[in-house]
Amino acid sequence: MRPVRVVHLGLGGFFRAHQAWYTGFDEEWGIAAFTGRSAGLAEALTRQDGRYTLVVRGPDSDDLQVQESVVAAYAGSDATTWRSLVADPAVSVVTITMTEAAYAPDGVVADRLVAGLSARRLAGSGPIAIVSCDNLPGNGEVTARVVHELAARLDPALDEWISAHVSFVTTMVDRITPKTTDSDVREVAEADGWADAAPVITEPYTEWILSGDFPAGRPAWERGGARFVDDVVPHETRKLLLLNGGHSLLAYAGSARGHETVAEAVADPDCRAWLEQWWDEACRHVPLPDDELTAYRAALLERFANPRIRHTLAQIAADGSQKIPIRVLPVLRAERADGRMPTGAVRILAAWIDHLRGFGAPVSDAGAQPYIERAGSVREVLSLLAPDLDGDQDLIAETERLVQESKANR
Ligand SMILES: NC(=O)c1ccc[n+]([C@@H]2O[C@H](COP(=O)([O-])OP(=O)(O)OC[C@H]3O[C@@H](n4cnc5c(N)ncnc54)[C@H](O)[C@@H]3O)[C@@H](O)[C@H]2O)c1
Ligand SMILES: O=P(O)(O)OC[C@@H](O)[C@@H](O)[C@H](O)[C@H](O)CO
Repeated sequence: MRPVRVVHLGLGGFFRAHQAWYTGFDEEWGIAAFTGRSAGLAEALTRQDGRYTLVVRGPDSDDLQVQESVVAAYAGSDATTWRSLVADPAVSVVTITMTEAAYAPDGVVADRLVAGLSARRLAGSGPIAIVSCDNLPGNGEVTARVVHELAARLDPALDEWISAHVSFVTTMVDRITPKTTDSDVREVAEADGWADAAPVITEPYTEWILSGDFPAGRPAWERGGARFVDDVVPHETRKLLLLNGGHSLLAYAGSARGHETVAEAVADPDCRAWLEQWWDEACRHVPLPDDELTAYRAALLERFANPRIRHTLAQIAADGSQKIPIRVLPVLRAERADGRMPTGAVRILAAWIDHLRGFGAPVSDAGAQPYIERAGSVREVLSLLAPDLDGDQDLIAETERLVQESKANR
């Protein structure tokens, strides 16, 4: 069996389609993975020795690949095992996929990492790399900030030890991975011939771009195509604005038109035109050559249109209060500063406000309540979301116009 040398926090679908898949190419490295809290998935994986089927689903066919890099799985509530594994000198890397919301100051990411790193320091186990794989700009820097803030408050000596021993790696991650459904489980069991309780469906496309140090070594992720660069920012900006921003547009505007999945929404000529309009605006703010952006847009359209990937708009719509500031506001601000009215970006904001008012996908967002209370007034939403923009009368008028347009289109 592979030795445990990576610990993962956030044992969900994406981790199993992405980081675990890349680690699968290096047999010297095994992963111990922790769920957020509950035990169900950890128990299911433990019953099958960590093995699961990754269904790589193209537009015409499936490629079933049994994955073996996860050698142990635990409930996130198992704090004792978490601390002892992060403290283990054989462990050199911690990867994370806990969603954007988990990086709040004092949130679950800071809490778990500080507990684990404190145990590592006491054990004298030496340096380690922390690799955030969540859709956050500068995810390494954000992780470092929340960890240092908490550690400094709890124990300044621990904070110093973290500065000297812990590397925070920044990454751009990309592979569309919808939530596994019960019918996926049944279908995979039939195709596989064994009762896999934890399969994952993903697309063929995958990307992982990383920047940072691995002071105690790392798996040979480049064998799966991972790229190590000096600066992730251009790549992360491309992905967050074009893919994730495009997703958010379809999630709110597409679901309000009755669509359930990304493929259905992108087949709707209006939604498709809105997507292109958003991409035209967003591309002005991605520091990459035009031909690279054109190729990425073409590939994205094919990926979004894959009818065999059932990626629900409701899944993407979740946690909008965390996602809109990252995926849409940078373009909105930059365009307004340049004196333009970016109707594509404003449409995402308007569609999100419509969603907060109860149209389209249901609201599933722990941070939504203050926005729901203000959703009747565009200005009040803006004063909470982006106070620097709440005096922009033209922006408010354009947002109101698009909210009305959306009402007329329903
Ligand atoms: N699914 C994708 O296509 C995809 C692609 C790129 C990046 N990502 C990143 O990965 C993250 C996870 O995606 P996923 O599809 O694996 O989701 P998922 O729901 O399958 O898994 C997320 C894991 O994090 C845990 N978690 C989430 N919020 C938590 C909280 N506040 N407290 C405790 N535990 C919490 C969950 O319990 C689960 O173990 C996304 O939010 C995103 O940042 C996902
Ligand atoms: O995973 P989230 O909730 O951050 O965002 C939903 C989707 O936009 C996202 O999961 C994409 O599918 C993914 O980022 C593709 O790589």
